[in-house]
Amino acid sequence: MDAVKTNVSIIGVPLKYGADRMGVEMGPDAIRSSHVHQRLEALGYQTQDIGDIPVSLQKTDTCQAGEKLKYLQEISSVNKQLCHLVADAMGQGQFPLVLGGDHSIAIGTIKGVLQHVSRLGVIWFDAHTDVNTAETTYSGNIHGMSLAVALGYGHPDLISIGGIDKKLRPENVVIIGARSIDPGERPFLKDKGIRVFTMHDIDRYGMKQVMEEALQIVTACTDGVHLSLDLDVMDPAEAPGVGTPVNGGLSYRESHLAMEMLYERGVLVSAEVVEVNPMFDLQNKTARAAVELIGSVFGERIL
Ligand SMILES: NC(=[NH2+])NCCC[C@H](N)C(=O)O
Ligand SMILES: [Mn+2]
Ligand SMILES: [Mn+2]
Repeated sequence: MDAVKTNVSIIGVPLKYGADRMGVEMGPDAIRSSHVHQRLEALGYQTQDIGDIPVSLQKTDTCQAGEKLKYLQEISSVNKQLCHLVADAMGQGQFPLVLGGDHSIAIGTIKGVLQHVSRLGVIWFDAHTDVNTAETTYSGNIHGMSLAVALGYGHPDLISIGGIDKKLRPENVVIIGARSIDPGERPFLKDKGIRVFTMHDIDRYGMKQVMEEALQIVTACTDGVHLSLDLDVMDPAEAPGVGTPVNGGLSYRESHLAMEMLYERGVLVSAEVVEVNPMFDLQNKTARAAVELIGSVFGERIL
């Protein structure tokens, strides 16, 4: 099955409210300016850019007494729109490629994909695991909660987006590259049985073996796979332009091998690239790395 479609629909989501540090709202433009369209067209895809979802510039802190989630209202409104746009693109037979923005946009992307693919596998590349809830979060930042929401755990305003019954099953999700897991996230991952391949696993077994196992998990009894790529999975030496960098990440080649193996498997139905923050970048290195990885996801090869 070659689930990668020939038409790619690019959706920009300049959302920053899920993260602490300013600048991630410039991610979609930095990725576009690094020639993502040309890269895909050179590979034979037709691209359609549906532009950016409008995000209000004015921060109105909607934290209510006793509630820990920062900017819940803005984030849920943007994710609702994103859910519709992703579902529409897929309804037209297109492959949605969502450019972030902070990682809270995974909520809208995944909820949109779930409208069409009910048994969805998710391969989540991240230094973090993003399974906090209001009970466990230290920061209150919703980008640290988006995977929990997609699994059906979190604030009612978020888990209801696209329908409360639309959610991932933990056995269809893998996380790769984790090296910063909050104490409250550990029992969540364990209780739900989510497979996490940490940097330790990658050091020990190599990316090839990790990807083989990960692909086995996300393709078992699923009808398609979504890629959620948080650029902070890469080592900060390769990708300095992220809001929450953590030392000891994926090398340039490990990241590409993972994306190449994902393409070879031919199971992807959607993808998102998030957390590129041009304010912290060095000579656009991170946005360029993002576009190069997108190239590998869509079939680019050295020879
Ligand atoms: N998508 C991300 N970069 N997430 C970082 C999350 C960091 C931390 N675990 C938190 O919940 O605040
Ligand atoms: Mn993340
Ligand atoms: Mn992260």
